Amino acid sequence: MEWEIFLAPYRQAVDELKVKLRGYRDLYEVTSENSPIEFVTGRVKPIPSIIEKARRKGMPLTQLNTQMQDLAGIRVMCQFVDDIRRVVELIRSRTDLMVVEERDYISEKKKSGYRSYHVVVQYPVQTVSGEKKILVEIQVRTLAMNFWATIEHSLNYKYNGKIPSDVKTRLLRAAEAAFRLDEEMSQIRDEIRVAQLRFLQKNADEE
Ligand SMILES: Nc1nc2c(ncn2[C@@H]2O[C@H](COP(=O)(O)OP(=O)(O)OP(=O)(O)O)[C@@H](O)[C@H]2O)c(=O)[nH]1
Ligand SMILES: Nc1ncnc2c1ncn2[C@@H]1O[C@H](COP(=O)(O)OP(=O)(O)OP(=O)(O)O)[C@@H](O)[C@H]1O
Repeated sequence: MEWEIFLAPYRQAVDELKVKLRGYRDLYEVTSENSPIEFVTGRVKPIPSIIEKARRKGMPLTQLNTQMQDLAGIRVMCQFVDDIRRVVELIRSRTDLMVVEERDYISEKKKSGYRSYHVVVQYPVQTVSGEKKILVEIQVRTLAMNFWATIEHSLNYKYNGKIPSDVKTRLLRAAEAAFRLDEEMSQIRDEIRVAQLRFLQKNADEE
């Protein structure tokens, strides 16, 4: 019950931000522009995972609100690597939250092969006892990065965090393959864009 009371504003923050970020899709549809957002998920960290992480990192449970940045988590999936930058700019430009930290695991992937762009924001929620500023971790990634991270996460779970080294090596190779797929898709999109521009230009010249 105490956990539920403590986590209530985090649930509220996740619910509100899911709605707000999903809203961009409709806004882009109106302007017929490509939405940089494919889909959005969110979760409040499960209690056993909070307790395990606090123990692992030596965080006192009384300091969770300031020290554990991912109690409230949002994930934004994009089609293309370029869209990630557009989403991060959308987040930075919002006036209903404040960016407190950014971690770029795309320019510099993690040792595991993990790639994503993380933005930690401070988001105010209105509770019955007044305004509470909540830390929310927003992970922005492509569909391919998400595919890899989801599988790696479940393997980690299966192996209790101790993935055998041959599996680790294969996961690293898979991460590179996912990144090459992202690069290939970006090139295809760029080529289509150039072809479309040429087509429009040709039509304009003929008129
Ligand atoms: N699947 C997967 N997810 C990762 C990996 N590294 C980070 N993440 C995700 O990103 C979150 C934040 O990671 P970091 O920015 O490294 O934060 P941290 O508090 O230093 O590290 P954690 O103890 O992993 O939370 C994690 O809670 C995961 O959801 C990884 O190697 N694989
Ligand atoms: N920012 C986020 N947005 C949406 N879902 C998330 C986010 N972070 C983690 N998740 C998902 O929530 C579920 C529970 O995650 P949990 O917090 O236990 O994992 P984790 O973030 O990898 O853990 P840890 O930070 O303790 O290493 C997993 O399926 C995970 O992929």
